[in-house]
Amino acid sequence: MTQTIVLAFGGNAITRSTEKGTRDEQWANIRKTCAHVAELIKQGHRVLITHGNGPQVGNLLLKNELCKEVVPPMPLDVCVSNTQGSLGYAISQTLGNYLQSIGIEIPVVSLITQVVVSPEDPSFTQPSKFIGPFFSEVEACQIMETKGHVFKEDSGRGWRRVVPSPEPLEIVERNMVKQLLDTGAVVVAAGGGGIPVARSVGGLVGVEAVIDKDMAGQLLASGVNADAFLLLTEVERVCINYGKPSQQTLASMTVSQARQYQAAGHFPPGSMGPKVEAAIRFVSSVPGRKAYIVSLENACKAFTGESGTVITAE
Ligand SMILES: Nc1ncnc2c1ncn2[C@@H]1O[C@H](COP(=O)(O)OP(=O)(O)O)[C@@H](O)[C@H]1O
Ligand SMILES: NC(=O)OP(=O)(O)O
Repeated sequence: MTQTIVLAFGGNAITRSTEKGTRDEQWANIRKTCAHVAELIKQGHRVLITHGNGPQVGNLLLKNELCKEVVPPMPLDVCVSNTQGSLGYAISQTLGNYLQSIGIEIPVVSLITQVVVSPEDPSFTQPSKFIGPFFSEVEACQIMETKGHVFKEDSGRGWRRVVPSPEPLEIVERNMVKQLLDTGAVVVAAGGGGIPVARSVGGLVGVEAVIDKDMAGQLLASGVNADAFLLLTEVERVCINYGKPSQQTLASMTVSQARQYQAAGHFPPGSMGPKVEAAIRFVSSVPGRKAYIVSLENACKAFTGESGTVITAE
């Protein structure tokens, strides 16, 4: 049976924590996903892709800063749009070439997507979205003192800059996303969580933030009434006691189990927290829906239970 499947690629899955984030590294990581996406297309499913941009947008801000005396720096919403464009380009071309190489003539279209947020969102005073490279604690403290940026520890991987990550309220181009999917195209939308915008008397206006792509992906997935939502990241499965000697991987979670683990603090903000929350929201709203959190390499194995964590309403 044809299903509508939404895939969310993590920014950290496109630039791994051990990599510098060169063009070749990013494209090679995207290339690794093509066979899995193609498999879903071969099975006749409609595929909508979204992706993160945390490492990439943080690197772009660093670049901005390094040459600010010569080239005017751009605000964060513009940097998000830059990474939405460059990663959308990488996915469109890499996946398009792969599909063509196996005889599938389906266009892969990336859509510039704006996402409405509230300027009153509490995240503007409590930044939680990790962006850019990892630093040691000493380096992070130095940067915090000299530049006033906020840094936090990211899941045992090092210290990273954090920026506001408001709740996505509405996908401005949602009708276009549906129409493009209906043409049979593979659609890439709300990249980097979407470009954050607020409604004002004069119309939409950019907001300096980075929306979590898992939360925006949930809005997309619910908006197109998807059957399945796959959150693709670096780890193979969700864990409890992550990174501790008592760590345990989870092959499945019901919403009530996920809520209990959430309340016990197993899913930190800015990393696994939003993935689990997005999965819960997706499966809670319509019976029968399934969300999967799985590594990029094992995307298809999630459907057979060989890999990943499946989240269901009951
Ligand atoms: N309970 C947990 N189970 C699995 N991974 C976790 C958990 N808590 C934190 N993590 C970390 O969260 C990461 C996923 O978040 P992140 O890197 O922000 O995702 P993305 O791939 O979307 O960029 C994992 O790679 C892992 O390092
Ligand atoms: N925007 C966003 O959620 O990026 P990551 O997937 O890199 O965290």
